[in-house]
Amino acid sequence: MIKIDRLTKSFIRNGAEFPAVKEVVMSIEKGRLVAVIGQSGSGKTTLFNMIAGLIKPTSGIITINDKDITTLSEKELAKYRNQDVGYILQGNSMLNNFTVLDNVCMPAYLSACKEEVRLRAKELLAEMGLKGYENEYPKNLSGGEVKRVSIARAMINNPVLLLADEPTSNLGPENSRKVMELLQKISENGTAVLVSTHEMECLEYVDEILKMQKGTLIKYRP
Ligand SMILES: Nc1ncnc2c1ncn2[C@@H]1O[C@H](COP(=O)(O)OP(=O)(O)OP(=O)(O)O)[C@@H](O)[C@H]1O
Repeated sequence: MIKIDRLTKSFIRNGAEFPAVKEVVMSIEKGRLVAVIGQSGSGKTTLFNMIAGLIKPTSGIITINDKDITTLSEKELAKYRNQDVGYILQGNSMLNNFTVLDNVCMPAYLSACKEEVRLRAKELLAEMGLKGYENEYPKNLSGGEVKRVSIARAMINNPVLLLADEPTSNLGPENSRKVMELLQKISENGTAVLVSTHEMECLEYVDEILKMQKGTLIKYRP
């Protein structure tokens, strides 16, 4: 269960402070697929980056399974980022000199037995419809395939929360549908999934829609 209370992040532009995310209150239950929509610049990525533990909030609380991640030390935060949360970043974040299989394994190599990790990575790739792609390099894959590899990589440590920042941008309708179906399946298997999107077609897959408007979060459809 993820609970966010009065989460705020302010940045400084032209010498003046402005809130990119302002007093956001929300919660996501295990097994739910929740979408965040909103115009470019409304604060979606900033919200996701705070939940992922990549940037510190100016104020507010983020509780994941009763643990407030805003109070964690750097070491604890690194463990949280690696094990509790999966993050599918906007754009292509593959390591191009490594194979698809190594890319998926990378977040788990440090903490787990290499053989077990490789086995799980192969299973995840198969679930993503990418069986046989293990030894391929990312540059030889289509945009939709790369996105599915990044979903597998985000799931390698079995996170309680999966964040997907515009996972269907620049994909055609068929690939977008595949990505949303996979995210839906992941949520049905018990992971809380938070997805940001600009595409209205993606919303038919989600349980709840929230809207960011100039940093403020409003319920769009329960
Ligand atoms: N590090 C930063 N320093 C200053 N301003 C920032 C920083 N990061 C983001 N911003 C600003 O905060 C606002 C929210 O940005 P954010 O990237 O969260 O929006 P977004 O809703 O994800 O947009 P998009 O849909 O285009 O990805 C924007 O005005 C942006 O310029």
